[in-house]
Amino acid sequence: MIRLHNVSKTFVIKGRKRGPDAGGPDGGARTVQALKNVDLHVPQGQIHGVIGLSGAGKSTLIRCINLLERPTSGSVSVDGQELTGLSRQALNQARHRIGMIFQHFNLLTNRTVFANVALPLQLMGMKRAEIRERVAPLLELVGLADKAGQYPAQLSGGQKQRVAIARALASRPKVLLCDEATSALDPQTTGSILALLRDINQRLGLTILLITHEMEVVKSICHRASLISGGELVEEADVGDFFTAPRTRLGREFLNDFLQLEPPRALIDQLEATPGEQTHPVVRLAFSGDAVSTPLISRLARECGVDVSILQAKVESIQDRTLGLMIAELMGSPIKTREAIDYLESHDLHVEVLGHVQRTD
Ligand SMILES: Nc1ncnc2c1ncn2[C@@H]1O[C@H](COP(=O)(O)OP(=O)(O)OP(=O)(O)O)[C@@H](O)[C@H]1O
Repeated sequence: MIRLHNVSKTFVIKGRKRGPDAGGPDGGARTVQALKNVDLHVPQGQIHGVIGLSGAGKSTLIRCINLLERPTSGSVSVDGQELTGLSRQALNQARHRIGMIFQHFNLLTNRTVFANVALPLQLMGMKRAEIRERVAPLLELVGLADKAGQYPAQLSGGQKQRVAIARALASRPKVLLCDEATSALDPQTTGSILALLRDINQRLGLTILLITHEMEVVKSICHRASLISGGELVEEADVGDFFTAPRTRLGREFLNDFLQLEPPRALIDQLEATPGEQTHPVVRLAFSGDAVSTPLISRLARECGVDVSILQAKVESIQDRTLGLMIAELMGSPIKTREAIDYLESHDLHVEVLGHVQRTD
C-alpha cells in the first residue's frame, strides 16, 4: 500500500554570511541529509511503526509519504500510484487517500468539532447534506457524537486528537499517517487513542504508518517496526522479533530502556570483554513462543551440566506473543557453557553474551 524506493532527502540550509568573508556565492550554505536511500513497504492493512531518536529523520520520512516534503531522489507510491511524478492537481486528488494526524492536533480553533471534521469535505466541494451524512458516523466512530457543537478549546487533549482522527478519515483514506500522535498525551489517554487507532485499522482495514520515539507505542499497536538512525532504516522486523532479537546496538538500547533490564551496576563493573579459563559468561536471553513454557533452564543443568544463576527476569506480552527476558550467569567450564549457549540457540532463544565474570565457585 505504501512503497518507498531509494528515497533520500537533503535539506539545504542557506548561509547568513554576507560580505568578503562569506566563503563563496552561497554565503556558507550547508546541507543536511535527513534521509538516505530509504526502502520501505507497508502492505495493505498493516500498522507499521518507525521509531528513532530525536533528529533521526522520522518527521521527514512521514512527510515524504504525502509529499509535504518532496524527496530529493527516489520514488514514493501509495495505493499503487507513484506520487513523485504527479501534477499539483493530481497530487491533491491522491492526497485524499492519505490522512494524517499530528502531535499537536492542528485543529482550527474558531471552528466547531463538526466544522473541523467537515473541512476537508468542503474543500473537496461536497454538498452540505452529504457532508452531514459523512461527518455524523465519523464522530460516532471516535466517540464524540455529543461534542459536535463544541470548540477545540472546550476539549481535552485526547478528545482533540479524536477530532483530528475523524477529520483525517473524512475523505475515506486508504492510509493514515500518524506523526507522534500520542506524544503530547498522558499515558492513559495515549492508551485510549492507540486503542482507537487499532480499532479503526481492524474495522476499516486502514493501513497505518506511525512515527514515534516510544517503544510502548510500537509494542501496543504495531504489526511491524523499523528503526531509523541518521536518516537510514537500520533494521526492520515483525514486532515480536523487534522486541526479542534487535540486530543493532541502537535497537538493543531502545529495548533495554523500555524493559529496564540491565545487569546490576556492581556486576557491570566486573564484566570482562574476553572469556578466560576462570570466567563465567553473563548472558541476556530473550525467548518467545514455545520456549516461554519450556523448562529450558532446568534442562541446561541436566543436559549440559551448567548451573544458571538468574540475575533478572521479566515476562512481557507483545500483542499475542509472550516474550521472556532474563539476565543470567552460566556457571560451568568454558566448554560446557559454550555447549549451553548452543543448546539455548538451538531452541530458538536469542542469546547475547554481555561479558564474563570471574568464577567464584
Ligand atoms: N526544513 C528543514 N530544513 C533543514 N533541516 C531540516 C529540516 N527539517 C529537518 N531537518 C533536519 O533533518 C534531520 C532530521 O530531522 P527530522 O525532523 O526528520 O527528525 P526527527 O527524527 O523527526 O526528530 P524529532 O523527533 O526531534 O522531531 C535533522 O538533522 C533536522 O535538523
